[in-house]
Formats: sequence, C-alpha cells, structure tokens
Amino acid sequence: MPRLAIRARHLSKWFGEGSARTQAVADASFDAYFGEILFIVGPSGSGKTTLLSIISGILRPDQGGVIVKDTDIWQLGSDALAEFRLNTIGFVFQDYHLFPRLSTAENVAIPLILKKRGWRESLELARAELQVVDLASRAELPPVKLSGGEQQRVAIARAMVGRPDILVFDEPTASLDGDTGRRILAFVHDQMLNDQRCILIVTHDARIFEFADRIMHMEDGKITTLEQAPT
Ligand SMILES: Nc1ncnc2c1ncn2[C@@H]1O[C@H](COP(=O)(O)OP(=O)(O)OP(=O)(O)O)[C@@H](O)[C@H]1O
Repeated sequence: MPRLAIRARHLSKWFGEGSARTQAVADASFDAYFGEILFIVGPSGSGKTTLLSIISGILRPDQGGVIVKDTDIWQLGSDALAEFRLNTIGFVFQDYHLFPRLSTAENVAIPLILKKRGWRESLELARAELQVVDLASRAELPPVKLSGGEQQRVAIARAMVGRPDILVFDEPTASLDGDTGRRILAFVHDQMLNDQRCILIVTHDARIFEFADRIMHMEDGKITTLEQAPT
C-alpha cells in the first residue's frame, strides 16, 4: 500500500472583488502518495498554479485543508509553516527565482543557510548538489552566465539540497527546448524519485507526459479527472 504524502480536501480559492471576483480553485480534493510523480495539467487559467501554491504552503486557501505528511499545514502559525516548508517542501518556480548577485553555489546554499547550517558547510553541500545536476564547473558563476536549462538545474539543485520529501515544479520545461526539457525530467525521474518522496509537476508540455505516474486534469478550478498515466 503506498504511503500518503498529501491529502487535500475541499480546497477553494477566490481572487478579486465584486464583478472581478473569480474562483481560481473550486472544491478540489485529492491524495498524492510517496513514490509517485503526479502531473497537474489543464488549460491556462484553470487553477493549476493556485492549487500548487496552496498545497505548498505559499497561498492560504479560503476553504478546505491540506495535510502534508500528517501535518495540517494551514493550521500552523506562520513561523511553524515557514519552518515546515523549509524542511519538507522543495518548490521549483517557473522562472527559477535565482538571486542574480549571488553565485550559483550560493543560490543553491540558501535553504541550508536558512536552516542555520554554517556558511562553509552549506557551500560545500551546495557544490556537491551542483555536481549531481552536472554543473560543478559553474559553481562560482552568477546565474546570468548560465543557459536557461542550466538555470533550471540550479533551481532544482536548490530545491533538492535540503532533501525535501515533497518536490514541486511549476512548468519546469516551459522555457526549455524539447531535448533539454526531456533530459531534465529524465533526471528528476531517475535520480530524485524514490519511495520516500512525492513529486508534483504542473505542465502544459505533452513531451514529458511519459514521466508521469498519474495525471490530474483541471478545468475552471475543478479537478475533472485523476488517472493512472498510460504506460
Ligand atoms: N494573484 C491573483 N490575483 C487575481 N487573480 C488571480 C491571481 N492568481 C491567479 N488568478 C486567477 O485565478 C485563475 C487561475 O489562475 P492560475 O494561475 O492558478 O491558473 P493556471 O492554470 O496555473 O494558468 P497558467 O497555465 O496560465 O499558468 C485565473 O483566472 C487567474 O487569472
């Protein structure tokens, strides 16, 4: 029996006021398990990023709750939630969110420094993580000197360096060419998925669907289907 990683129940989120009020997520419930890669797909504006942000502890839902590894995350105070996220969830943003004034290694070290690990130790671990994503030679460069695919791998290394149980990607291949996108997904699938980790991926990119275990479809804020991926 697979172990439950995430239990989302009756999540709803509205944005805006009056006539501009829109429901981004509408009564969404689902479970995700350790050892799986769950894709979230659907048309633009269907609520994928909003749902991902709620599950990751970034955006508070107006209704409903999320249990991540036995913790009811939206019942936590803000400090406890920040600490839970730091220890449990790695989030890779669509546009990477790398800090331009820091070196590549320093960018990767940030989660460890936030966890109050020493600077020197954090940088050593960051360099080791850059080796895993095949970017050891770029450690001292600023991110601006790296290609889009390399920056994506830096963002992955930063999300991974604290060994989170839940790894969340928002459109990981959106700005990459097909080959680079597939290579990155193959890397995530082969190197990062294990039975202690659950990976959620929002994507439009049909070229990477082969890496999904299950695929969730969203439309107008609702989860319309959640199925095993075809083999
Ligand atoms: N901060 C916000 N303020 C107001 N409306 C928002 C905000 N964020 C999202 N929305 C609206 O909520 C709805 C869902 O947006 P969301 O970004 O979750 O969709 P998405 O499926 O991820 O879209 P895309 O594939 O284009 O990224 C959209 O109608 C969007 O305009």
